[in-house]
Amino acid sequence: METVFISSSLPDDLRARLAETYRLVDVPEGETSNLAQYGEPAGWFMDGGTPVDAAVIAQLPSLRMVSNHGVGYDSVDVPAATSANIVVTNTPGVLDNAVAELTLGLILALGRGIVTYDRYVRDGSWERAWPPLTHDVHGTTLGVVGMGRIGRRLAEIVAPLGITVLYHNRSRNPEIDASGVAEWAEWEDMLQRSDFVTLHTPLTQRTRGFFVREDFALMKPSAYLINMARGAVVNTDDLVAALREGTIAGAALDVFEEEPLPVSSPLVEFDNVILQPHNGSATEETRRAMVELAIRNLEDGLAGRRPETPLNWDEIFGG
Ligand SMILES: O=C(O)C(=O)[C@@H](O)[C@H](O)[C@H](O)CO
Repeated sequence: METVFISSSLPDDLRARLAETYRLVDVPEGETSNLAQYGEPAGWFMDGGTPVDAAVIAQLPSLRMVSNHGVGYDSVDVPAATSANIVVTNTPGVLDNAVAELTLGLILALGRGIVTYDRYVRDGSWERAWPPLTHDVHGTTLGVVGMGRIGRRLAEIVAPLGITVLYHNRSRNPEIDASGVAEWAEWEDMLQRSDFVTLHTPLTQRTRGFFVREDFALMKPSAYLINMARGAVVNTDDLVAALREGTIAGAALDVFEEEPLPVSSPLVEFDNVILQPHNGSATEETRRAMVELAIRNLEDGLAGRRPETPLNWDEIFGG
């Protein structure tokens, strides 16, 4: 029976199914040293909390398959895995709805002050005065940074609200242009025209810390930033400065450079910031669908079949 390392949450029934075929070994999330103590794995079922870099790969010569439970795979060094003929997969598509719907929820919460006014009622402020008016969200402009599957689903679900969607990627997305769900805009133009700017770009060497002070300065002072991607795509010090200086109206953050976010973080002090605990895909239904896809990928990859959502199969086995 081949060994499979487990470093991500796995519902009992699906674990039992996997255990019929593989010897499952739990490896603590984030463990990167002395991995041989856990055995010689053929596969690894993991998520973003587990770094799989060249040093980790070098410890595991038997490893053939890394199945990432998540669409973002910034914790895996895919080129290093490819050089070691290790197949890597992720779980795109099955979480698009969940992430898009939370993003919409945050747009409405920011625009209509839902969290702020919940506090306003609870702290007795309403007993003293009616709150200031907010602004309509319908008729506003949303700028999507990283228009992929999630960005597209978001554009589709905000359209009935009469929200204009602009997008900016490294290159235009002809499918999106043809669909009309969103309009391409140059970087500066998108930041200057948007009432809400939402980040859905993967974390790569190019996008790490790419949203900086100059970008906040291009945004409207009445605009909001939403980060559903990875905390590290934004320069957090510049974000804190933009919030302190009133360069932007507020933010909604689902991801952070350090997770869980320490309550000592300066981000916690802002009333005009909504904080979420990396909840984008955190629903029973969506996480189940993600696990099921990750397991199918693992089983296919270990059986030498092309998985459903591979990241480097063609590089290893030829297209
Ligand atoms: O899919 C992603 O990229 C996510 O960020 C989340 O859906 C995952 O739950 C998270 O990666 C698990 O660590």
